[in-house]
Amino acid sequence: MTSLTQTGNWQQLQALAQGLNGQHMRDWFKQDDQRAQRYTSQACGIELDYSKNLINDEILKALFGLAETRQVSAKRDAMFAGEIINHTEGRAVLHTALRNFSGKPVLVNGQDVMPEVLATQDKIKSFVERIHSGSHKGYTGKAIKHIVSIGIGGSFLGPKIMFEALKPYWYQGIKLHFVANVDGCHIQDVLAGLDHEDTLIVMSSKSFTTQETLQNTLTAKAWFLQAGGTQQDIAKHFICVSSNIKAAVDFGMDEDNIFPMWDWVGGRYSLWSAIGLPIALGLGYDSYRELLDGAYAMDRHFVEAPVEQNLPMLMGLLGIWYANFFGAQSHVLLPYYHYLRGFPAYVQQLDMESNGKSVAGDAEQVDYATGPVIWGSEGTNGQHSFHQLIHQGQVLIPADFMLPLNVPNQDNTHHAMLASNCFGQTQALMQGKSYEEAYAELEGKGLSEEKRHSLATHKTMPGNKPSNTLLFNQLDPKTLGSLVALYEHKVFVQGAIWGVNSFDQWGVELGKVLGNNILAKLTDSAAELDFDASTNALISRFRAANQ
Ligand SMILES: O=P(O)(O)OC[C@H]1O[C@H](O)[C@H](O)[C@@H](O)[C@@H]1O
Repeated sequence: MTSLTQTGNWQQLQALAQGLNGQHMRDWFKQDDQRAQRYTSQACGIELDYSKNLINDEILKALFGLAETRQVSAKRDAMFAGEIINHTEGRAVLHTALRNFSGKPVLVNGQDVMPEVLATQDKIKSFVERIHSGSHKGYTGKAIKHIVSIGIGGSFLGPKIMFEALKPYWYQGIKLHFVANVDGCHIQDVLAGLDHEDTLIVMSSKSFTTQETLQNTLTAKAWFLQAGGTQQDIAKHFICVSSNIKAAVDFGMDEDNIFPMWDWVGGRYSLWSAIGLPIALGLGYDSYRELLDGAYAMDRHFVEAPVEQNLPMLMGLLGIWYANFFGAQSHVLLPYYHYLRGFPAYVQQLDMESNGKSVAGDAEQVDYATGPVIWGSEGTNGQHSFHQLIHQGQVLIPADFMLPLNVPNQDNTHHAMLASNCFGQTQALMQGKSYEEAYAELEGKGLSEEKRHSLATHKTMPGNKPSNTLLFNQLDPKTLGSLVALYEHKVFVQGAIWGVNSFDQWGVELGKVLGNNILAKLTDSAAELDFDASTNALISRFRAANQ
């Protein structure tokens, strides 16, 4: 494949970006009263208004051309078909099989994975029913009231953030707690408030080798035993989700208590596997199933919708437009919904771990920007802090605003204020405030000409800042499933265009290895330090403080 920057589409897009100099979105809206309508698309209950972007039909056509040249659709089909597209790890990428309700087989190396997927979903269903009905009891006969989910990365963010986002749908009578960090403060705080007799520990680790999760589970086990439980009682209080069944059994997990997953499920795509068990426990199986249904609906849309209406394609291509032709190094996510406040952190792992790469194809060092920094937090809070830089700073930060039109049991006054702020921000970013407008506002304030000019200059806002607005009627489980899958596929589209492998994470792996090497030296004060001088000094300081 020709290097990306040498393609005709790339060069055309470069010229189109330069051609926008001096143009303003504000004028485009004035000239075209159909702009919002033309640049709005919807699928799976999600409406995407992308009219406040630096685009016109010609630019969109060029972006669609780029997607075609980079064979995004063919790569997508290869993923869905179970081909080994994660070539550096020799694995298929099949989170979509986990929500495949088509009744059709999905083959990996000639083997249909669906029977195992469906059997695991049945296992989740019956386990949730046993916990909720109280038929699964703790060792002293108490029903389970608390679930402590232990896991990190994808084995933490998905379950925690999706559970939080669905607060109006929580199953009453079960409380969920999440522990990720190996910092002992976390697990200590969580366990301190719990009764071991009515607590279930769900340990989630695809690899069953992750230091944080292993240690936190050992600590929970010690807590359980210390509180009066015995080794035989553990099976009633500890279950796990892993693809490494042998390691789980060696660790002492009862084989019946292991929920399987497979190497073709990436960590950051794993909430659809049994890693989502805590969500099912916290919501009930039916709502959990709706979450999967929503993701399946978005999968179908991604595969079937023409590129002009295809939400993941549109969002992916818009991201490419800004990252590669406007130098945007970050992308901000702004959910205007308190329960969705964790979503930026979720997409942060999804996007940055997937496309934070600099090698394309087999071994080509790229000469273009790849995955941006993903960040953000709930609106309206950010408006009173970091939005300032988005409005008037020197860097271009494309934004995704998200808003549910209805929220169950919500006070209308609050909700209207929330919505007005969300829309007001997208408007302000788009139209800005001209020098003339700022100058006129200062009329009659008794300012000298010099002062008036100076203030008007400071109050001028360039506008022309791009944003998407995603609206949904209500953030129910199905819509949330679709929203998450939308971002998964957006990331896929971008990875396909950049030519990177979106499904490995060698940088993260290195961190794990180095951390373990250092741990061995930290705990053995006699061990010779043979790292670089800075690392040696840090270790010595730690040893001295912990003698
Ligand atoms: O589920 P585990 O094997 O414990 O892995 C937990 C996490 O580990 C690493 O940091 C990976 O980069 C993540 O993608 C993964 O989710």
